[in-house]
Amino acid sequence: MAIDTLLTARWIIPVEPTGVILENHALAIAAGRIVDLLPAAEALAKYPDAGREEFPGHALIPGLINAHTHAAMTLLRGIADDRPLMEWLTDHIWPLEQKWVSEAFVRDGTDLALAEMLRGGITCFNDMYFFPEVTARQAVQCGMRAVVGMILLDFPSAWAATPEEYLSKGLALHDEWRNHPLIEVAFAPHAPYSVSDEPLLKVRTLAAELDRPIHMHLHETADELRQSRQHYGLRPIQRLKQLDLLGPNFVAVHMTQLEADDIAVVAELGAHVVHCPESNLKLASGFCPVAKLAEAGVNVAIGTDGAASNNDLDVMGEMRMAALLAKAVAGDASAVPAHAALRMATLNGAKALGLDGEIGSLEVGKAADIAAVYLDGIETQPLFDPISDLVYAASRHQITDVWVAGRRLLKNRAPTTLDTQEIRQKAAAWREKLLATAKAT
Ligand SMILES: CSC[C@H]1O[C@@H](n2cnc3c(O)ncnc32)[C@H](O)[C@@H]1O
Ligand SMILES: [Zn+2]
Repeated sequence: MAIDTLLTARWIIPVEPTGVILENHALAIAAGRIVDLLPAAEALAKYPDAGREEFPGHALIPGLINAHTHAAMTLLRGIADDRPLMEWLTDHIWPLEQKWVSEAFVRDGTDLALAEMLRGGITCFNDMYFFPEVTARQAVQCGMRAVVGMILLDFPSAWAATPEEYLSKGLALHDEWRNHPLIEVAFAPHAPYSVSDEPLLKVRTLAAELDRPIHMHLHETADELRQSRQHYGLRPIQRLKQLDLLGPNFVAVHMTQLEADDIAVVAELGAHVVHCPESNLKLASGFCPVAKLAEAGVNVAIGTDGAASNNDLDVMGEMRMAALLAKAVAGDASAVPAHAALRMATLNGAKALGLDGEIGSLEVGKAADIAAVYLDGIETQPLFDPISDLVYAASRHQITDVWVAGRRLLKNRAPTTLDTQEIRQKAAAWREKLLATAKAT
């Protein structure tokens, strides 16, 4: 078999099976896919003519999956810190977005996010933001994999004026990107407090017809629950259940303030949860009971949320935070061990997005979406267990190389398809424009 690239490494952590660490192994890649995973010595004999890349001090892991973000919000990083969600959103972020969000804003903000995410080992992101067609285009230009949201709000924005227009533009997006190898689309109604029943019912029907995920903020804060009780007499989860929205294609983001009944509903209906620990902490939103959800059989993935509420797009950081926070929330140091946190940041993300047949683990037949993490530095010595080091000791700065569909998008920490100098200049220009408005709000 003709092999394009043979990656040999000190460790390969395939994630499936859980907890396995392969020492001195190799991944053979052809036409963007993993075609073999075997001991390095055997690989060299079997594929003598393959282009070889050696990683003697690295672990190769599946590319990390950011299962919830608003990529272009990188341009709003640090503009409105230290406020609770509703004040942050309604008094600061939404006014700024109303004034500034445009195709150019989303293009430049997405490029900044792509560079940051690649340097953090992320190979796929699930996005919810205005001008999703621009996000998709920028991701493809860079070579990154993305799920872009057919967003939906009750109120107008620069992208659409009415719920009907959001949905028709979303469907056009679906048609435009159908069958693209790097892009998927998902319905992305913003939240229970910003989308009313009628458009949600349309989403339910369309999502079933088109077999698409539904990606939505849900149970983010206690305030959301209070509002829902006032307007609908129901907890948001109960309302969505009544609307028949919850099911195996539903991706619920945040999920704090959960009672036993809520967990039972989510588990029974097979919905997925995306845990965004740093955003939840920074906005003082609450705690997602990850250990209880996992115990109930719910698939829990990891997201960063946007860079305006985090303030970085660092899935390695979230993975560590998720593992630590789960122990404190459960009162149990054995909750979310390192291998489970790594799985949340990879295969569980793929599963939530309906992409686990394609990505999320290093298995023969899957796309070659891979990150190389340098573990031979002083920060991870002495090295007893590479998975422990990855989750509890390493940081995203140790990611050196990244491949998506076999294409090397990060080489020795430098993006190969993005002009980082230009990205920085554009971000600086946006800073000047935004600063004037931010001071006034
Ligand atoms: C419909 S485009 C996405 C919309 O969501 C806003 N947003 C960003 N972070 C959060 C969050 O944590 N909860 C709710 N909404 C959020 C973003 O600013 C866009 O307006
Ligand atoms: Zn969000």
